[in-house]
Amino acid sequence: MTKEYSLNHTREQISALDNELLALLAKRRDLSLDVARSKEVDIRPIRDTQREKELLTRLVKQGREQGLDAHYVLSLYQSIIEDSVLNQQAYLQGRANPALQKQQYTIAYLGARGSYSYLAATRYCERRQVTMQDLGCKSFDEIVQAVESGHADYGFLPIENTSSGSINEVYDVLQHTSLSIVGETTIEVGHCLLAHPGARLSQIKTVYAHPQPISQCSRFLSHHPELKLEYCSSSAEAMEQVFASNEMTVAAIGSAEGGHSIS
Ligand SMILES: C=C(O[C@@H]1C=C(C(=O)O)C=C[C@H]1O)C(=O)O
Repeated sequence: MTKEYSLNHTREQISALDNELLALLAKRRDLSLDVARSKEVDIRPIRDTQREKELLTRLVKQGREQGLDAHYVLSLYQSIIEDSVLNQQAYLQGRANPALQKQQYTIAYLGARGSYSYLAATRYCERRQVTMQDLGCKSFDEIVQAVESGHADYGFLPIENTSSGSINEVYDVLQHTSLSIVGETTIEVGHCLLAHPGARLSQIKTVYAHPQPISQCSRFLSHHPELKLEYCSSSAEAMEQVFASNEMTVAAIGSAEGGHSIS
């Protein structure tokens, strides 16, 4: 058996297992809708934290016996259960409001289409089968005011990130409002240096960015002291500055997805 054949053969086995895993996940999802139907009849809440606790304890123990790391099993099943709960919610909402298959909410967030807050809000709404009417704001204060005044149904605020920690400005804003946190989500932040097509890193002289991405990219920026930083109120604004300029010497820090949405 050649090395190449052996690798291909093993990969085929892995792919076959992945297909089985997906089919099992889809089956589990269907069963959770059966559970939702029975909860609808018995008038029971969707979330059953006791059942979740028992399930996770048993799975972590069984996983350990099979050599699987406890954190791995836990995070895997937390995602699976989240999906199951979201599906049940969407199903029951659809049943309660058959005419309104998709609810529509106005969501206030920092920046404009393409900002990280916009991407997070979009994904949050998609997962919950909610149609988002987006209301871009210039500051965290403006987001809170939009909700307090009734211009928006919900506000989306970044609380913390794993590389630069808590976003203190947001904690300050939260201290001066009676609004409550009703949901949360996490997104992976992958920064890119976005410039005009054909521009090379060696040509870039000015980088537009929000202070958060600047702090998150401090290591990269410390290797490029020649870059002049221009602070912006959001990543979306940074990208717009570059988009509006004809210069090949300007770049913005933002997400690849955001860059696509703006170009
Ligand atoms: C499926 C259920 O609904 C929810 C989802 C669970 C799951 O996906 O395992 C467990 C408990 C509930 O929070 C259930 O109650 O069994």
